[in-house]
This record gives sequence, C-alpha cells and structure tokens, in this order.
Amino acid sequence: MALTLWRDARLVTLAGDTGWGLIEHGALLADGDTIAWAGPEAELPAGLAPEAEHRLGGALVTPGLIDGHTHLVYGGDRAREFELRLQGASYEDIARAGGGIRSTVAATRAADEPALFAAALPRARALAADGVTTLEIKSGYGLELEAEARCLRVARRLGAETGLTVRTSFLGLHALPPEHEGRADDYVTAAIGWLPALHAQGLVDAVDAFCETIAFTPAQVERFFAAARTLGLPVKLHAEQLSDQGGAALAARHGALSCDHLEWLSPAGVRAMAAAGSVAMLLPGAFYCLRETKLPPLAALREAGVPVALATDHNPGTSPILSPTLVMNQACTLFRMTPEEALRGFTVNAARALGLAERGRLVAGQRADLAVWDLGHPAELAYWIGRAPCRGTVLGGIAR
Ligand SMILES: N=CN[C@@H](CCC(=O)O)C(=O)O
Ligand SMILES: [Zn+2]
Repeated sequence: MALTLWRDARLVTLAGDTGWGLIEHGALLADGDTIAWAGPEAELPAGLAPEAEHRLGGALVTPGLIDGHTHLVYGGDRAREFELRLQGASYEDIARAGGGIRSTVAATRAADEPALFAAALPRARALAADGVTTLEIKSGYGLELEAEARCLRVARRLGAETGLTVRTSFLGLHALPPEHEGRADDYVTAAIGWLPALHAQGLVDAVDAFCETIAFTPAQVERFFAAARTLGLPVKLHAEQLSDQGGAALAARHGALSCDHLEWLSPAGVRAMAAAGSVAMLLPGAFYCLRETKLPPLAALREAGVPVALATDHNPGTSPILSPTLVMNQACTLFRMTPEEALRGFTVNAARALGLAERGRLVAGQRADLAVWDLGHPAELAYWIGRAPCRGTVLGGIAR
C-alpha cells in the first residue's frame, strides 16, 4: 500500500475517553486509507519511504467530521414557512394544516432524480467544505416507494460523486402523506411493505421514524421497527423533540443506534438509552430555528454515561444549516456543552451513532479521514461564527 505522511501538524487525536489528545509538532502516517501511525514528529519511525509527504505549517488536524443526521435530499425550500413562523404560526400548526414536511414531500415528488441530485450536491459540498468526511442522509420526503427509492439512490450517488462516506436511513415514517389521510395504520403497513425491496437494492443502512403527535404513534413505530429488525436493519428514532412520547425507551428496546432531538427526554428514557448503549444525537440547529425553550437533559445524559453526538440535521424546514462548526457553537452556547464535547459529538460519538467503529479518532487502525483547520486551538472550532476555518479534508488517505 502507498504510504502518505503529514507532518508539522497539531493533531487533535481524541485518543482517550476525555481530553483533546493534542499532539504538538505531530505527524500522521496513512497506509492506503488507514492511519498507520500518529504521534510526535520527533518519534516518527525510522526508515519510512512515504510516496507523498505534506507539510502542514502547524495547522490543526482533527478526525474528519461526521454529520450523523441530515435530510439532505429534497425538492424546494421552506422560506415561506419561515416567514409564517416568524409571524407566530407554530411548526405543529403548520404541519396540521398540511404544510411543513408535507409541502417538501410535494416538491420532492415533483422533482426527478437529476434535479434532486443537482440540488443536493452543493449541500454535500458545503458540508465537506466545513470539515465533513462522513455523512448520514435520510429519505422521508418521498413517502411512496418510487420517490423514497429515488431519494436514497441520490444519497448513494452523492457519496460516489464526492468521495464522502454516505450512510443512508429509510425514514419511511416521517409524516403521513396526504393520500393516506385518516389511514395512518394502512400507511405504516405500506411502508413496511417497501422495506424488503429498498433493502434488496442496497439502499438502506438503517431505518428511522418520527415519533410525535404530528407524526406517528409509539405503536406504529413499534411495528415498523419490528419489521426492520426482522431484516437485520438497525434502527434510530426522532424522539421526544416536541413532547414526551416514550419514543427513546421504545427505540432503546430495539437496540437503537441513536435517539435524536430529545428535548423532552424523561429520566426513564435516559436510563433506557444508557442500558441499550444508544447514542443521544442532539440537534441544536432545529432547537435554534424553532426557538425552542426546553433543553435536552444534558446533565442526566452525562451522568448516565450516554454518549452525546451532534449533527446539523440539515433539512429545509427546521434546520437549513450546512455548517457543523456553527452547530458546535450552538451546542455550546445553547446547550452548555463544552467545545471538547462538541468535537467528540461530531467525531467519535457520531461514528458510534452510525455504527461505524473505525473512524472518529486519529489513532492507528482508524480510517484516514482528516480535517485540516487554520486554527490555533481546538476550542476555536466551536468559537468562531462564520469564519470557514477548514483548509481541506482527507478522505481515506486522499487529500480533497
Ligand atoms: N423532526 C422531524 N424531522 C426533521 C424536520 C423535517 C422538516 O420539517 O422538514 C428534523 O429532524 O428536524
Ligand atoms: Zn431529522
């Protein structure tokens, strides 16, 4: 395999369970797409003959960022809804009136695959320009078999086009599509019926649902998850965003990779997640855009040892954000996370939320996904707003 060496770097390894794991005057060696060695440059193993060598001039290097919750593929936008919410309409009222997610479903169904791809590609590139190397993309704006498949195919193509690692989630239970009005249980049965075909086409890495008064009940989510697990697919859930539905405990019973949002998470939900090993995926972008006031129970999650991940939750309705560093700032400012927790939330804990064990830290054996920053200290990742400090990324040992 080809050896590539990066030197004169300040490595933020996140090697231990706490601390930045900062190595000043560091060097990192990749063997193909895998980190072979990372440490102080003075201790570089002798006799190396790297095929390529990059001097970074003291730049900060972190693990490539992992955005573990996005709705990147959709038609249209929701700027008009933004105006309505500013005039006092609530997200729930708009949803109940047939807008919200349903309006994006209409625009997504009307868009063909090239149009969806053309719209999503700059979004993926914007995330990559802010340090992202791995990306989760959900469906959930098609809500009929062919439209869901179309969105998931676009997600796969985005990975192929950009070199980013893309993990897909079939968000079949996102909202009730209008043609099923009044027949939610029938819609759930239909979505369960699409699962084998989507899975057989290699389009689904995990299954997701929205458990909420404006979306699906715990009983409906339970049926959907049971079907997913029969196919061996992991589950995750939009849980406790606007009310406490007991969704996190339900998802934990199914061994959920993550429970996401969690503003209304109860102590019982925290305990269930801790016992199941589910990651808490906090989404401060949606909290900010919806001007929520109820904070997720961060202290209880810390106390219970639940890993906390962060994501942009990029979507046209509640989080039209394409900057993980902005989300780190929001997590610190709004949720009182520490900058180190924020970086762990976008790296090692996000990797766990996607079931990807081999990334998120700069240590030997991990995938050589790196982000290079024009910053002096890692706390600055969460500090600057609008600075665009990412100099570039490395995807599986290859500089982008
Ligand atoms: N909460 C549900 N789903 C999305 C929002 C989707 C939308 O409003 O279009 C989220 O994760 O925030
Ligand atoms: Zn979401």
